[in-house]
Parts: sequence; structure tokens; C-alpha cells
Amino acid sequence: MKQNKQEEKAKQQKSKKDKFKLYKPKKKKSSEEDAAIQYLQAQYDKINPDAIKTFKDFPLSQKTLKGLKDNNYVTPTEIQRQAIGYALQGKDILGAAKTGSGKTLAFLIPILENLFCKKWTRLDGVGALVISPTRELAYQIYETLRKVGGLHDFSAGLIIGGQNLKFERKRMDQINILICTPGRLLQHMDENPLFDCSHLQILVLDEADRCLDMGFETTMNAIIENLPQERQTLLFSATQTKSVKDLARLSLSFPTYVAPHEQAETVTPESLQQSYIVCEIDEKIGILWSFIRNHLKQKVLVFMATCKQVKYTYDLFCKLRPGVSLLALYGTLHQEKRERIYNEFCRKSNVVLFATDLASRGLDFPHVNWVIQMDCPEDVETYIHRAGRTARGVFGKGEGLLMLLPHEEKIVEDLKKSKIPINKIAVDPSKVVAPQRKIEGLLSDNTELKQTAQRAFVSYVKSIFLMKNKEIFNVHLLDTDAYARSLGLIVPPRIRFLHKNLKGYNPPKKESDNEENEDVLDKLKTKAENDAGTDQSSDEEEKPIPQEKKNKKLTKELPKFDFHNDADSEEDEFLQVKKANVDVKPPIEEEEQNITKKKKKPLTKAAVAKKLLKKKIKVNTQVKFTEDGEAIEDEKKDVKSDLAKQFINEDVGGIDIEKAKEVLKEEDKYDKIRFREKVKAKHKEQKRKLKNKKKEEAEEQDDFGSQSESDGPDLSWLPDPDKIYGKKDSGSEKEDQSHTEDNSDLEEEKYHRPLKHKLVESKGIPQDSVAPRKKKKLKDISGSLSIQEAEALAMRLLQSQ
Ligand SMILES: Nc1ncnc2c1ncn2[C@@H]1O[C@H](COP(=O)(O)OP(=O)(O)OP(=O)(O)O)[C@@H](O)[C@H]1O
Repeated sequence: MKQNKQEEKAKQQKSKKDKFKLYKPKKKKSSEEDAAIQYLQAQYDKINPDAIKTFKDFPLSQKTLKGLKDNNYVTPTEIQRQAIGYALQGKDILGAAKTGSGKTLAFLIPILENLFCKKWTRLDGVGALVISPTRELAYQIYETLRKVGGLHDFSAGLIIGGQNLKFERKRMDQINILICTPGRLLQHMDENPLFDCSHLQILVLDEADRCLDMGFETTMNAIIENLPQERQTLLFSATQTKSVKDLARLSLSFPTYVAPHEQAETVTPESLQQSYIVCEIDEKIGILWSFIRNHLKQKVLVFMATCKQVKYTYDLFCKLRPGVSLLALYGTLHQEKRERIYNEFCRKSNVVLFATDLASRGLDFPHVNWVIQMDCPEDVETYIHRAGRTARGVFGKGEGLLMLLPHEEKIVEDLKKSKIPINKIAVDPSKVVAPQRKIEGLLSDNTELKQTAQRAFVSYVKSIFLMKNKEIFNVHLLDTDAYARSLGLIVPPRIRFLHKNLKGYNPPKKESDNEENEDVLDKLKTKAENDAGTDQSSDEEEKPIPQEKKNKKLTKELPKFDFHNDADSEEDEFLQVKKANVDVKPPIEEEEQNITKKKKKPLTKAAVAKKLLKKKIKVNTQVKFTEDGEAIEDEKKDVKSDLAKQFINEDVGGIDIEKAKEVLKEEDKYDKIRFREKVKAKHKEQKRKLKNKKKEEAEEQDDFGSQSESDGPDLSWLPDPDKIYGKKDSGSEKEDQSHTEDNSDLEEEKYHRPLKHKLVESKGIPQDSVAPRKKKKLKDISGSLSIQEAEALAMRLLQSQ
């Protein structure tokens, strides 16, 4: 018995040894290698995906098998099990599988085997080409290739933008497997004489739908033109293209469609828990901040719409210090920095990465706990790829949170239609702490940060404006003022493109929120006129949203539901389940809108023309005005020279410039004469006015005497005392003089009046020219008064003075 057992054991060991005896790399004998290759190739047609349990069950080279084993890849995933066999058989493949399901190995293994079986050497040039839409993804694929294919003798190259072009150029002819981004590849194709892909065996497009979409269309078309027609083509993506046009561009007529999850209940990984919240635009920052503060021990990836938003949020949160490492990844960063950040996020476990959609496709960050989509994704595909950065691989788990504005909630319908299980949840308002005051304070101290905020604001509004799906992305429904305020900007920056666009925009009329819409539009209009740089604002603008109002908004429809997570940590209380699997119907207002839209006839040009004819409106008529703003009815009347009259009467098409010049010269002469006449008339008028003024002044003086302040009443009309009392003798004169020395004041008084009288005379108004009215007055008074009375009157007048 024992002997039998030993014999059996020996047999088993022998058969095992035979199984692994396919290819022995160390004893390199050409004949042995050929035999191994022949053996492998002979097995290809026998591959049955259902019978494959481990990678060893595939007819793979020892080098590949060892590479897989060394990296703990033992059991193939579903897409690997189904796709590798067809790929080894040389078929074109259209592969679609959920995010994180292992598509990378599904194309890397066939590449290695294909070139191995063809005994590809460095001298053979580029044998395989892998195109990826982003540099990070290309880098990741390259790293996986290095790990799994490290035992093979092929050379691999990573050709992406932002690297040393000269360095790449020199080594181009030695590369067998090229991992690249479309732009850089085309650059080498166009400029590098060493680049030769005429022997290309296998072409792979990872994230194929992205590579073939509008953004890369021209570049990809140019690349494909340069590739040999005879080749194998593999297309992989979680959201695969089925467009015949796309396939035709790649000369794929009958590719094998491999989609292991097509019949699955969900298109996203089963271990991915997905939820969404609906909030106002100004609540987003506060919610994100509070979320991060509540998840300090987690790895979180936050997606935003634009690079500038990512930059600002990162800069701002770094200054606010949430208590966890923060990173930012976006396209405009320097390549070295991008690589460093990518590696750092892969390495760290408690970290938050703010990113654009640059990080949404293909990137395999390990152990991401949360993916937050702070801005609504462009479409369902973008949502799937973003959310798929978590819950990856065989045992991966993770959660996704989508933040939506009320009018963006329509996208949930599309998500559910596409088999994405997503639940509505509500944020516990008591857990939301918006650092509004701090943000405003930071911005007032830091102009650079303020400018970054302004750029973030404009870029977000612009991104919404440029979105194709206008049902979901409506820039006119954005409360831009509130958004600016939430970023810490008291005055919203000017949005030129929006201002232009608003001119032709008619807001949709909704009964319920008509007022709100008008407000937004008015604000947008006035805001566009404000200056972006200034921070002058009304008190109202400076006020943050009152917490009460905020809470009201958040709790408005909040039913009593269980907490989102089972765990009892504080983190889990942050989000609560709101509704599970609710079908979202379009709002009634929207339906009404659609009906009214249908009723309205489009206004054609012909219809406008008819209307104008009916109303006898002359279009395109020119009205000229004189300098004084009077309309010139007949232009012909205004011309003086015969030449001009003749010129106007000539109804010839076009303009004879020479003749027009002559006419202008002639008209100039008349113009000069007119001008001189005008000047003369003006001068005349001025003189006349001056004369009148002088006359009036003279009359005034005649009536009331001097108007000078120091002047006393005019006593010239009084009778001459010398005539009445006779002339005083010289002695008395002397007495008077001595008296004057003592009473100088009185003296002055005495002689003051006649001087005044003289002054009037010296003004050139002789006594003869005293007005007859005045003479009459004198006569009347002197006639009616006795001498004493006149004297008393004179004295009284002097005293009053
Ligand atoms: N056979 C396997 N066994 C164990 N882990 C695997 C296997 N194949 C792939 N993985 C792991 O699964 C993770 C996801 O793989 P990969 O990045 O290839 O997914 P993907 O389908 O390309 O995702 P995406 O659609 O997001 O690009 C990686 O961490 C990878 O190492």
C-alpha cells in the first residue's frame, strides 16, 4: 500500500512538473523556446473561460506567470477570465467592465504574450501601443507593466507630456511597448524621425470612450492614420463606446464584445455605497468643511468642476487647518508636482485630495474611503468613473457622496435609469459649521487668495455655462451672489461672457418661484456691471446667511430616518438617509414650461418682414443730426455748393472717392463762411449784452446812488447851507481847524458826505446829467420844507449814520 502511495505521489509530482515545464527562461536554447511558444500557441484555441480558475490555467509564458505570482495576482477577475483568452487568439476586443475590476491586466497580459510569442526584440521597434487619456493613468499602467512584465526582455517606455522631449526622442527607436497620452504620441509621430510604428502588432485604448470622444477626436484620427491597418486592437473602459462610427475609425468591423457585468443589477461595484444630498450653492463649502472635520481618519477624494475651484479650495482649507493632510491634483500643475501628489495620495491613509476629472478615470488609488462629488458630474459616465475611485479590486469597499443643487436633482433619474443604486440622504444641520467669517477674514487679509477665489467663482460659472445638458446645468438658475459669498467674496466678480449672454435671455416663467428667478437675473445683470476688483458692498451683502434660515433650508423636508451608517462614531451621524430608491418625477413647473414652449411659434425672418410691411415701418433709414441735435430731414437741403448738389442727385452705385473729395473741399468753403458768420453773430450778441448791462448799472446808480458798503445816504439833494447861512470867516475857519485836531472823528464825519458827493461826480456823472426825476424830487422837497426843517432833517440823517 505504502509503495503504491509513493508511486502515486511521484506520478503526481511528475505531472505537476510537466505542467510547469512549458518554458524555462534560464536555459535559453532557441529550439526549446520555439517549442514552448508552439505549445502555448497550440493551446490558445482550447481556452475555455469558464474552466479558468487561476492564471496558471491560461497558456501563459513562465515569465508572465512568475510576474503575476510575484505581485499576488493568482485568481483572474471576471473581465480577465473572459477577455484574455480572446485576446491571445488575436481577436479585436471591445471590453467593458465595472470600475476597479482589473481591466489593466486584461490587456497587459495579452501584450506580453503576443510579443513573447513573436520573439520580439529591441531591434524590432514598437510592437505594442497603449494610449491613455491622462498622464497619471499612463504612468499607472506603465508601473503595472513594469511589475508584471519585469522578467521579460522587452523595453517599455512612458511617453507623456511634461517630460523631457529630447530624452524621449533619443530612446524612441528602442522601445517595444509604448504607454502614452495622445498629444505626446502625435508629437513624436510628427517630429521624431526615430519614431517608427510600422511594425505595430497590438494597439490598446484604455478608457477608450474618452480617447475617442470629441476632446481627442482630431489627435486620435491623426494617430490612427499613422498606424498599420494589420494589427490587433483592444478597447477597454467601464463605460464602453458602442458607436459604430468610433469602431469604424479604428477599422474594427467585428470586434468581440466582452462585458461580464452586462447582466449585473448595477453598473457600479456592489461594495460601493452611493448617496446624494440636495443643498443650496452657498452651503456646499460649509458641508464639505464639516464633512472633512468629521472624517479626519479617512482617505477622501473630492471632485470639483474646474482646476481653479480645486486650487482655491485647497489653498483656503490649508489656511483653515482642518486637522488632516490636504492635497490637490489638477491639470495646470507642473508634471513633477502632479506625480508627487499622485504618489503621496497613494501612500497616505488619512488624507483629503481635491481633484478635477483628471483623476476620475482609471486611477487606482488604494483604499479610498470616500469619493465626494462636490459639483454635479457632466453626465452619467463621469459619475461612474468618479465614484469608481473607491471600492476597487476584489475586496475593496467605499462610499460615494454626490452634492446636487435643487435644479440638478434631475440627474438622479438618469443615474437610476443607468442602473446606479443611489439614495437621497440629508445632512444633519447641527453638524454643519460653515467657517464663513474666517473665510471672509482670510480673504480680506490676503489679496492673492481673494484673486484665486474670484477665479474659482468665474471658472465654475463658466463651466456650468458651457455644459451641454441645459436641463441640468442652467447658469441662469445659479444664485451667483450666494455662491460668491460662500467663497468669501463680498462682491461677486464680473462675468463678462454671462453679461453678454444675458442680453438675449428670457427667463422661464414659473409661478411658484418667479420672484426668485427674477431676483437672480436682476442680480446677475447688476453684478455684471459692478467692478470685480472693488470690495465696496452694502451691509446686506456682508451679512452671512443666518444660521436659522440655513437650518430651515436643510431641515425643511427632513423626515425622521435612521443614520446612514451602522457604526456609532460621530462621523456617521453627519449624513442621514432621506429617501431610499425614490423615483424623481420632473417638477410640474417644468412640464408646464415645456407645454408653453411648444405653443409658441418660432418667429421667422419672413414673419418679421411681413409685420414691418404691415405697419409701414421703413427699416434701415438713416437720420442725420445737426450740431445742435436737430434732425436733418433732407440732406440735399443742407448742401450749398453746386458740385455737392449735383453729386447727391447722381444716383450711381458705389462712391467716386475723387469726386467726393472735391465735393468735400467745395463744401468746406461754405462751412468756413458759415462758421465766421456764426462767430461774428456771437460777438455781436456778447457786445449787445455788455451794453445793456452797463446801461442797467447806470440807471441803478441814478436811482439809488453808490451801492458801496462804506457809502452813506446821498445828501446831494439837500440845499447848500452856504447859500442859506452865508460863508464863514477865516478866523472861524482856523477855530474849526484846531477843533478838528481834537475831534478828528467828528471832522471826518463832517467832510465825509461832500467827498462822497464828489466821488459820484468823479465817476463821470455830472450834476447836469442828474436825472429829471431826481431834479423834480429836489425841487419838491426844497419847496415843501422850511430852512429849519431841512436843517433838522439833515442833522438827523447824519446822526443815524
Ligand atoms: N486578478 C486580480 N487579483 C487581485 N487583484 C487584482 C486583480 N486584477 C486587478 N487587481 C487589482 O484591482 C485593482 C483595480 O484594477 P484596475 O486598475 O486594472 O481596474 P480597472 O478595471 O482598470 O478600473 P478602472 O475602470 O477604474 O480603470 C488594482 O488595484 C489591481 O491591482
